[in-house]
Amino acid sequence: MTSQLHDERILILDFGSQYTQLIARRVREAGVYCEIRPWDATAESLIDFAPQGVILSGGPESVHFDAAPRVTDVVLGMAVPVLGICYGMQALAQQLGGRVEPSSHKEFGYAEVRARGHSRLLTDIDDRVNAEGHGLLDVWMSHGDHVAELPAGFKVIASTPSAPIAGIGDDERGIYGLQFHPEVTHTSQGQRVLERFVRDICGCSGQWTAGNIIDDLITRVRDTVGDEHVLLGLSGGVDSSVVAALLHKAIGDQLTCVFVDNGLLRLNEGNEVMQTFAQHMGIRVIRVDAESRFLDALAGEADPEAKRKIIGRTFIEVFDEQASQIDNVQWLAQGTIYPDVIESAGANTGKAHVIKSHHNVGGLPEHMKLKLLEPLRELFKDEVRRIGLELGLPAEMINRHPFPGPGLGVRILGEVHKPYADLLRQADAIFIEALRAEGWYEKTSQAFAVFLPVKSVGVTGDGRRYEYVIALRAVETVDFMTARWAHLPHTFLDQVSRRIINEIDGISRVVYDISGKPPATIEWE
Ligand SMILES: Nc1ncnc2c1ncn2[C@@H]1O[C@H](COP(=O)(O)OP(=O)(O)OP(=O)(O)O)[C@@H](O)[C@H]1O
Ligand SMILES: O=c1[nH]c(=O)c2[nH+]cn([C@@H]3O[C@H](COP(=O)(O)O)[C@@H](O)[C@H]3O)c2[nH]1
Ligand SMILES: NC(=O)CC[C@H](N)C(=O)O
Ligand SMILES: [Mg+2]
Repeated sequence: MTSQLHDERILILDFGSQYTQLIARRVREAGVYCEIRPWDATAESLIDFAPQGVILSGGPESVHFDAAPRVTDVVLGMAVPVLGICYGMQALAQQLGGRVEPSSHKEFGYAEVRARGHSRLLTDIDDRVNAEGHGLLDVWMSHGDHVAELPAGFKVIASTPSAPIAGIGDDERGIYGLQFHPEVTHTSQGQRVLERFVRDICGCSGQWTAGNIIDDLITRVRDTVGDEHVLLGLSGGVDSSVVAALLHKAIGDQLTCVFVDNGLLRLNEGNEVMQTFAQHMGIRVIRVDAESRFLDALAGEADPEAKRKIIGRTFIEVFDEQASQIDNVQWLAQGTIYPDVIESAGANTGKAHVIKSHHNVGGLPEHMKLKLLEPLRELFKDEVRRIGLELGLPAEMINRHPFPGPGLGVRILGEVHKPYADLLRQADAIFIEALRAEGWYEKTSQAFAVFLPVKSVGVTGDGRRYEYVIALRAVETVDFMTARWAHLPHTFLDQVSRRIINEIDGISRVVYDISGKPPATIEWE
């Protein structure tokens, strides 16, 4: 927290909601910087953060459990506005002397809420007005408990037939609670409600815009780096490309990019990256051919987590070697973004399960020679994309689907072999080309082929074929935390399947992955 742009900030305390990240993205969209901390973060860290306001997320627990998460006294003692959402409201209500009960009618999904009592939070925010002049809001609910009795000093600010206390407020102290979720898009006025809270009630002016963020990042990078040299791991993906453009602008010649061809890239990826950056943007990029090094390191390893760790470690070895060949390199820059950090937080605090170690965060070795420079560490993907466009990167680069650093290494199930990677590259290229040609690339968030090392029998031209299987994966998602499998047309899948089997000798069968996240993940390993 070193810059003026961070002077205005909102603290979001996470009580385990599926939507905590959405709250943060919405607050950012309102032009205000915010950070997410666990509900039981230490008092010092919260006081140190010194927010202008606090939002308490929803959560799966019930306030009646003995060990139920609590709103720490520090938050209530800060004398700044507080907004509790769902569990956050229930916890506030109970701790401030109200009562929370299990409902006989659980509410999941759409509800029509009546705004009442002219609170500062909801006044003049409505979807329609009823005959008595009360504002009505279309909202989204997801709860089993409800507030049955108000704490002292509060009034009801919203109600539904099954939850008469669907919102509470104390305008004087600036403490509010909403049983519904303003952060989800199904709550049509949700953005306005959150904006009302962070701008009008907390008094933040909304400086967090792409232009301001860039100026701020440039100043901070210059202050941090001084006259030292920076090595950037450039993958050609959205995040590291934006870092390249940003650092080029901030420190010019003090930047060298290293693009590692680890043998696990998509077809022609290497040439495309070199063309865009080295030729068109005049950025210094070293291409390191490390295919055999990565494949040798992976040889015989079938375990997904072990493979991820090997890949992460080998990346760092390559970066270290390159750094030692350039004068005065002290920094390793990476395109790490906020969701990478949040997802890995579980791994650091031991609170959440480690689902998989993303190579650039959880996969880093303990001892590193270079200091890490991660200018996008506080930003969400949509913010990174906006900044990239503002910095002049081509839209087609900014709108690329993400590609994980371990690449085909986690899309070839089990042991990685070069012939498998070659087959997978061809199948993936056919799939992506077809998606682009049929207008589906933009409509999906991420799509790729997966190599299954099992053989199945086929018949082609009266001959028997006994070859491998390719799975196609395409998902729609906003934040990659949850995803829906893309409902691609059957005719389209048919066309892709036939092309893959006809054009690639080593493949005898194609299947389509119809698993959501959760319960599956986007990548297969
Ligand atoms: N082949 C590579 N060569 C050099 N660095 C890489 C390579 N692959 C990944 N990295 C480094 O690891 C970081 C994380 O990878 P990640 O895939 O999350 O981001 P990205 O490739 O920049 O963007 P995207 O999420 O759009 O793919 C990158 O930002 C980059 O610094
Ligand atoms: O840079 C990365 N390094 C990794 O190790 C990694 N693992 C998964 N991903 C990407 O993260 C998103 C969510 O993936 P999962 O649902 O498979 O966890 C998807 O977009 C995945 O492609 C990674 N990106
Ligand atoms: N979404 C939530 O925060 C739910 C809160 C609480 N677990 C309930 O069922 O009421
Ligand atoms: Mg990538």
